[in-house]
Amino acid sequence: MRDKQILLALRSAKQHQGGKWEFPGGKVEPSESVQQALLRELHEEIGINVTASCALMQLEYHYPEKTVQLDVWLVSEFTGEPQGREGQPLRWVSVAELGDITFPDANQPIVQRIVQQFGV
Ligand SMILES: Nc1nc2c([nH]c(=O)n2[C@H]2C[C@H](O)[C@@H](COP(=O)(O)OP(=O)(O)OP(=O)(O)O)O2)c(=O)[nH]1
Ligand SMILES: [Mg+2]
Repeated sequence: MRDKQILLALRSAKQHQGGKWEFPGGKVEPSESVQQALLRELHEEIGINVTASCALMQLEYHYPEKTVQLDVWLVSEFTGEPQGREGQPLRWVSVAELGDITFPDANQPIVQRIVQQFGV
């Protein structure tokens, strides 16, 4: 989050839940902590260095083809200007705009929580 706006990235058509907007991130490797994965994934995917973050929520969601455990963090400070380093389009949206975005189905409670905490 920067200036009350939230950064989204478009998942590529060939990824799981492709063509939908995501909160940038990715899978935790066996050798690392969730916090380490957060820093690594945001550096790899959007080229930023996270300098302040806090846990927002955890959830599990059963897609027909796989189950995901999402550990969601709010990044409030970072250095670098975000860029889609894997070719993915990025966009900044206000909290009010979140309701109009097509997210993976698992994200519904995350959007609710952001609106609760940061909406007007
Ligand atoms: N990053 C992210 N993943 C999400 C969101 N919502 C959601 O259901 N997911 C799911 C989609 C994927 O099944 C999984 C994330 O795994 P991923 O495949 O993107 O992981 P990754 O970035 O490490 O990608 P890869 O290197 O394995 O290709 O979580 C979201 O908002 N952000
Ligand atoms: Mg990813």
